[in-house]
Amino acid sequence: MKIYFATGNQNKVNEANIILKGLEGYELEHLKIPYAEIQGTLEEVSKVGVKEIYNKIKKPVIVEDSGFFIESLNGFPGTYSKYVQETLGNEKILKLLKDEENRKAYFKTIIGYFDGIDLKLFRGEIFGSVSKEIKTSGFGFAYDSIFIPEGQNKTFAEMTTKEKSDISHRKLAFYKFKSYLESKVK
Ligand SMILES: O=c1nc[nH]c2c1ncn2[C@H]1C[C@H](O)[C@@H](COP(=O)(O)OP(=O)(O)OP(=O)(O)O)O1
Ligand SMILES: [Mg+2]
Repeated sequence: MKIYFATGNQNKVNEANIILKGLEGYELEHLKIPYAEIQGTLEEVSKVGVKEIYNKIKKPVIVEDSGFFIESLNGFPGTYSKYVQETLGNEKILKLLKDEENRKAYFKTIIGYFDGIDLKLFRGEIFGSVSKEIKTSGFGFAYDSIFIPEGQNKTFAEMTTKEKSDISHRKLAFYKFKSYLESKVK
């Protein structure tokens, strides 16, 4: 059965395909149509967004809303992560944290699924810290070059997409989604 993934972000699709590898009975198809991202929590954006897309295509669909939350900045950029990445960027985020001891941060992902009957949300989070400088080996995207997952000594952007997808917030959320789909097939 085909499930449509409505996103404008190819990186998310690439990572989702790695995480869902081996899932039987379902195929994820990238749908490049935008949806209104209301001002609200990741959960609210996903709930409203997935219903909007379902009403357009009347087929099983997922959306994914993610955010990067920095503890010493009271959770900023959080639900504004996209806008802040595009307007400030990682250099300026590091400037905001220049003399800050508390480097704690986390990524959070919410996947919203709707098939006309079941509306489900799947959450993934990964905790870690903001690096003191931009560190990349050319992998990843957006905040990856300034985020070091707990227990690691590399940023997400220094890890291959496969290494990142073994531990990321997206891995946790899609893994829960995969378990839900497998339970439906039985
Ligand atoms: O794994 C990640 N590693 C680093 N940064 C990330 C990640 N996941 C999301 N992000 C960034 C991208 C965007 O700047 C913001 C989320 O915005 P978000 O609306 O979820 O993504 P998007 O607008 O790029 O795609 P979509 O069309 O699915 O809404 O945080
Ligand atoms: Mg977005």
